[in-house]
Parts: sequence; structure tokens; C-alpha cells
Amino acid sequence: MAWAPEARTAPGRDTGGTSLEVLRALDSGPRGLTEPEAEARLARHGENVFPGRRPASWPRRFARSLRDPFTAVLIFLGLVSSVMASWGTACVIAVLVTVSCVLRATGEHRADRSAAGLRELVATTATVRRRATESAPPATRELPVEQLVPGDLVLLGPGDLVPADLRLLRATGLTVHEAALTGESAPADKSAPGATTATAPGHLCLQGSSVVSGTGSGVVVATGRDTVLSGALPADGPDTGPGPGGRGRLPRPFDRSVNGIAWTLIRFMLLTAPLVLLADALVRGRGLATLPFAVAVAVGLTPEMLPVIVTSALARGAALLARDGEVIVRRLPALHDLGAVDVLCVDKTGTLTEDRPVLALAEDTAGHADRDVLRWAAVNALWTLHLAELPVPDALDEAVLEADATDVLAHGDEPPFALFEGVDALPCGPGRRLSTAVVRLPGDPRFALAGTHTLVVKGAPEDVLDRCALDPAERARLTRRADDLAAEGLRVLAVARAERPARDRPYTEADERDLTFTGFVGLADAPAPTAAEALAALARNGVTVKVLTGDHPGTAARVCRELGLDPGTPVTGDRVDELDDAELARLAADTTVFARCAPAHKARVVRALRGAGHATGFLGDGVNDLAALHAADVGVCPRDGVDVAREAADVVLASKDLTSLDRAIVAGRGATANISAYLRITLSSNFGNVIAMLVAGLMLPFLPMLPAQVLVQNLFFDAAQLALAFDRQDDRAHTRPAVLRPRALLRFVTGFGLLNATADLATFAVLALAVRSLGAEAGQDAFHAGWFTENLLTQAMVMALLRSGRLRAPRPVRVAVAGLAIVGLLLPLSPLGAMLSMSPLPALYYGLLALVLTVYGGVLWVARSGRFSLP
Ligand SMILES: Nc1ncnc2c1ncn2[C@@H]1O[C@H](COP(=O)(O)OP(=O)(O)OP(=O)(O)O)[C@@H](O)[C@H]1O
Ligand SMILES: [Mg+2]
Repeated sequence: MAWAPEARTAPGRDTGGTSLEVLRALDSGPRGLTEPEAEARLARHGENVFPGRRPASWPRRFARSLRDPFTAVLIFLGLVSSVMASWGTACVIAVLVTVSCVLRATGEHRADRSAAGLRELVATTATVRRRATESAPPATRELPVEQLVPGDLVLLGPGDLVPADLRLLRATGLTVHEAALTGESAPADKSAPGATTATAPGHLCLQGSSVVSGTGSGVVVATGRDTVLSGALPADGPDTGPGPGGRGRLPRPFDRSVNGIAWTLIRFMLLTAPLVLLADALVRGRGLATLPFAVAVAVGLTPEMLPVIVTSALARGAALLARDGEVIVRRLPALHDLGAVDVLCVDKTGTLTEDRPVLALAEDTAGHADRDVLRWAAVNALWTLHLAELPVPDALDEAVLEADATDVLAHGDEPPFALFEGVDALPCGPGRRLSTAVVRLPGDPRFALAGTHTLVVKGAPEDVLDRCALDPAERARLTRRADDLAAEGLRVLAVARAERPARDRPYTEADERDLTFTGFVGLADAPAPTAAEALAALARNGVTVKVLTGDHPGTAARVCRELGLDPGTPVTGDRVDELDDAELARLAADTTVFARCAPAHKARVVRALRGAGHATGFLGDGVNDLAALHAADVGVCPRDGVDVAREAADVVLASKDLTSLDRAIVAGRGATANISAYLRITLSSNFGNVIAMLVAGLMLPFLPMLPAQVLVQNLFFDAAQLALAFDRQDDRAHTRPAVLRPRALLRFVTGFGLLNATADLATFAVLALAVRSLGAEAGQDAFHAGWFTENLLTQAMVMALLRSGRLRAPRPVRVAVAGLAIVGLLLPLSPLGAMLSMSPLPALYYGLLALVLTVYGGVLWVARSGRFSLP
């Protein structure tokens, strides 16, 4: 997609010229807007709301539920009945459709509303510079993005979402991901006007893009509907919920299982009516007159409440998780997918470790403790932070600075290093494992270019040693030393320097060469307190954990070992590059630790695992995790992760704690268990009925059930089953990833369907016996009544016995089962029964029926606890 900033005319956007001119055009200044002015502008321009974020309207929601395939089948069958002037059938179908659509739309509305509430909890903010009054000094603060106005000064740091269309004022090492706008997946370099002669897009950061590395500041030129992204969208915005769309072509577990089964059933359903017609025509010579009956049978077979059950089961699971405040599910199907996860990939830092590194050692080339090495590392940390537009403290930098400050205090010496001035900085970023600060000693400003500049580099030992002027033997020796330190579990940074003649030209990565090696800094990052326990719980629950880290293989392996996770042989990102997808899939199966991963490596490993058929989750919090979060079946991010990561995640955790993720996985499995219980119960019961009706239809001179009766009993059964979404699962029962297995389901349904049909046919015999003495007309009515009662009673029994929750069912399920049985017994005796052409039965029938049901219940109980495990 091409975006043309020139095409729209927000003030300042197309103005070339200097930063000051841009600011003036927007009636702003380098110190930011005043709060009263910002308020006035907010009233004028409206909130900075992304159009895609508005909730769906009711008619839209209703229309969407009409589009559902089951509803479509029902509507089709309803139309067929209308054409046949079978108004009773058409009416009942209309009721079914309306009920299911209303339930579904309200369910979704409720789920959306609570999701929106939860999203508020993790809402992204923008960092702005504003003043309280005209004379007050500018202050930097976090502002909800909706309140941004044109003219606001915004600061950007790694992992930030660009909150509106900005024109850059200053930038250091700023690269921006613009895939949402341009489709270009490589990050684009950004600079402020004046720094280079870049073209206009190089000075603009547009809403919808995100910061990959570096920092910058810019002035807002357009908000809300006026942004380039809004202009490029259809009027009513995209139809997607939160979370990223487009996860490649691999379908996620939810699409495969729930949707897969739905479509299989629909095909089956559409075949039913013609089959019934054909059988009746062939055997009984009946014609099109049986069509309403055939239609009713097909409707009876349709699990039309599936979408409602799915939505409520997932929404309920998500609500329970949110109540504890630990897990926020941003996209409902993700809860199902979480339950299906059998491989969980995690980053190391902050997940397995505390991400609170503390200095363990600083040593020189010879391996002797050396305070100067720490000092140089601190110079690097200080100036990369100071020269950033928005200083984002990085845990490693913070640890180095803190250790240095303590050391200086302890020794009481005046640090000559404090005299340095920063000249330029090349920060590290995803895939770039070193940072460089260029400093100089201050002198007469008129001769600023006369002295020397010192490049101070720190970063991953491999990357830094690569850029040092060293003979191969020495390099090998130092590499071994770094490996040894890493094997002790330390995070190791190499420090190096170079003196260069002072210059005016900005520094680039090409200048990071021929460095002089200074020494190593080692930092200890303790394992997270709950990690070992959580890893054990995940293993017990059938989830394989793999570690995908940017850190050294030795450090990662050691941490795993300390947590009781066997690291095996770690594989590095370089090795991943050498493999094609098939080879990587094979390797990934047996590898626990992938180290020195760039973002693309993490994503490739995740994709390889998915390609090999694993439902793969990914937990990460940084810009370097973004690609993998997108690639996974379920992306998980802690609440304090960077904005982009949180925005990409399907599930947000209150803390970066594997324990709560394990709990969420179990909750997902519980929701899936309720969905499969519904399918199991409804399908085996319906399938049994269909077989029985077919057989009976062929044997009897009249229809075994009138179309209206079929549909009414179906309506009651559906209503009762809604309670299944509220079934409570026994958490200990979910030690395996939960996926709906269509084959197993089919086998189960066939087995139990046949069992059900047998009970139905036994009822025939009983009925034939009981109604023998009645006349033809009365006999038919009594027969219908008898079968109606038996049907609802067996359905109640199936519901009670084939559910999978805790032994003691929760109230809604108990009420539903009892209600179904009562309706089955009483409705045929009521006036409504008479309206549906049913008449009371002789008492003898009930005695015989009790016998049939007892036998059926017993067999059901034995079969369920025996060979057939629940699918
Ligand atoms: N501030 C820094 N200064 C110098 N080097 C750094 C800095 N931050 C990271 N590095 C180097 O880059 C490497 C990779 O960092 P990256 O952020 O990709 O991974 P991570 O976040 O540390 O680990 P994980 O992937 O487990 O979260 C680090 O191991 C370190 O060697
Ligand atoms: Mg990280």
C-alpha cells in the first residue's frame, strides 16, 4: 500500500523546512503546549481515537450472528418449509433463529464490553512534553493517547506505538516499523529535518507504526480521523477485534478444531434432509409430503447453539481469570488456543530470571579485577542514555551505572570519567547486541573538533570481539573466557574502546571497528523465585517449555539447569540461519534452548514448531519478541512489556509470572472441555434421535413425530444445554492440552448415538404395547406423547452423565437437567401438549418407560466410565 503524506493537508505535515518552522506552523514550540491550550484543541479536534477501535453497533452485531453457518442452515431450512407452506415448522425455526441470534449477540456484546474494560487496564499512553501554564517549565508526562492534540510534543522510545502522525524534531538512531502502512517489514530509518537531506517520509512517523530502536521527539501533525492510517481505512474501520490479524497462513487451533468441526457438521446436516426424503420415498413410497418432517430432522441434528456455547464458555473463562486480576484475555478464541498449547516458548530475561542484574565482576584482558573496566562500561551506559531523546532505562545499563556509583562512593575518588561529554550514541536494539557512546574531554568550544573522540563500546562478547583488532589466538582465548563466565550463569558484556580524531560527521556502525579490547563485565541475574515451581507445573500439565533468548547460550543453559529444566545442547541463531524450514522443524523438536536469537530467529523457531503441528504459545515482553508474538498461536505479554508487544499479544499477564500463565492454560482447557461436552451431548443425543426416527419412519404407517414436536423438543434441549457453559471443571483433570479431536468425537457420537437409538427403539416396543388398546387416531397422539417424554428424559440423562465437570454439578446444570425432565413428563399432559397433538398416556407406559430408562442409564454409565474416554 502506498501512503502519500502530501495528499492530505494537515498543517505542518507537508511543510518542509526546519523544526522551528514546523512548530510555528502548528502554533506550538519546543517547550510543548500549555495544558489549557491542549484542552481547547481537544475540544476543537476531538479525541485521538483510532477508527477501528469503535465497538460494533447492535444491527451490525445481529447481522454478524446471522452470517453464522448454523444460522444460515436454519434459515435455509425455514425457507424450504415456507415454500412448502408448512407454517408451523417455519415458525418454530424462526423462533430458534431469533433465540440463538439474540443470545449470541448479547453474549458477544457482554464479552466485548468486558474486554474493552480490560483493555482500559492495559491502555497505551504517550509520553508528552507540556507546561501547566505559559510561564511554567515543561514537564514530561504520560498521557492517554486519546487526549493527544495537534501541536503536542511527543517523545518516542523503543517499543512505543506511534500514537498519532508526528513530524520529527530530533532523533537518535531511530528506526521505525511501518509494516501496517507500507507492508514493508524491514524497519525504516528516521531522522529529523536538517540532520540529513532525507525525503519527507524520513521525517514523519505515522500512526500505526512502531519504534524498533533508538529514540526521538516529534510534534503531532494529525490525530484521530485525520491521520494517514485513518484515511487509508474503509469508513467503518476494520472488522477486527483487538490483537493483530494476519498470522501467516497457518490456522490457529480454534480455527482448526471448533470451526473445523462446525463445517463438517454443516455438510452432514445438509445431507440429512435429502436422505430422509429418499429413504421414505423408496421404502414407504411417500412423496414430498414428508419434506417438513425431513427438514425438522435436519434441524434437530443441527447443534445451532454451538456459537452461543462457545462464546459463553470462553467469556466465562476469561471473566474468571480477569477477576483475579492476573490474566487478561484480549481475544476470546485465544483462551481456547491457550488450552491447546503443548509447546510454550519463553524468553529468558524476566521470565526465568528476575531481570534485576547486579554486578558480579569487572576484569581486564588478563582476567584481573579492574575498576576501570566498570568505569568505561558506565561511561557507555551514561551517554547512550543521556543522548537518547527519551531515556529508557535498560536493566543492564542501570546495573552498570548503579555499581559504578557505589564503587566511586566506596573509594571516594573524584572520577575523571565524569568529565567526559557525550558526542554521539549508537544504541543497541533488536538484533543489534552492542551499544556505542562517542565521548570527548571538554575543551575550548571553539576548538571542539581539534581533540580526539573516544568510542566506548559495550555488548555481547562475540559481537564486540569481532570488532576488536586482535590476533586470532587472543580472540579465541578471550572468547573462551567469556564462555566460562557465561557458564557460571553470568550475563557477560565485553567493553572496548577506540580513539579517533574529532569530527563533525555523525557516527555509524561502520565506525565500530579496530577497537581495543578493554575487559569483561559480568552481571548476575537471579532466577525468578516462582519459576522452578511453575516450570514443574507446566511439565505436569503436558506443556513443553523452550527458551528463546537473545543472551549467551552458556548463561541460558546455566539458568535452565538451576531451575530444573534440562537445557540439552543450546542452539544459536547463527545455526538457525543455516537450516531450511524442514531441518529447523526437526531440530526444534529436540532443542530446549535457542540462544543469541535475533527477533527473526525467535519467529522462525515458533513457526517451525507450529508447522510441525504443535500448538505454540510465546511469552515475551520486548521489541525483540514482537515477531515471535505475532508468529505464535497465542502471544502472551506481561502488562509492563513495551507497548507494541502488549498490543501484539492475545493474552496479557499482570506480572511476568509463569505460574499465572499455567493457570490460564488450565482455564482454557476447562472452557474447551465445556465446549466439547456440549458437542458430545448434543450430537450423540441428536444422532440417536435421527436414527430412531428414520427407522421408526420406515416401520410405522404414520410419522414417528410431527415436525412441530421435533422442533419443540429441540428448543427445550437447546435451552437446557446453555447451562453447560457454566459447568465447573476439576482443574486436576486437565493435565493434557485440550483440543477437540474430530475423529474421537465422531467415534464417540456414533457409539453413544447408537446406544441412544436402541433406547428409543425399545421405547417403541413399549409404546406399541401400551397404546395397543387405543384407537388409531388416539394411538398416534399417545405415541407422540410417549416418545416426546422419553426423548427429553433420555436427553436429561445424557446431559447429566456425559458432562465432564466436577462430580457435583453446579446449580445451572442441575436446574437445567431437572427442568428438562419435568418438561418431558408434564408438557404432553398440558394444554400445550394438546396443541401439539399429544394426548395423555396410560399409567402402564410410565412403568415400562422407567424400566427402559434404568437399563439405558446403567449402560450409559458403564460405557462412559469404561472404554470410551471422553473426546
Ligand atoms: N544495554 C546494553 N548494552 C550493551 N549490550 C546490550 C545491552 N542490552 C543488551 N545487550 C546485549 O544484547 C544481547 C541480547 O539482548 P536482547 O535484548 O536481544 O535479549 P534479552 O532481552 O537480554 O534476552 P531475552 O531474549 O531472554 O529477553 C544481550 O545478551 C547483551 O549481550
Ligand atoms: Mg527480553
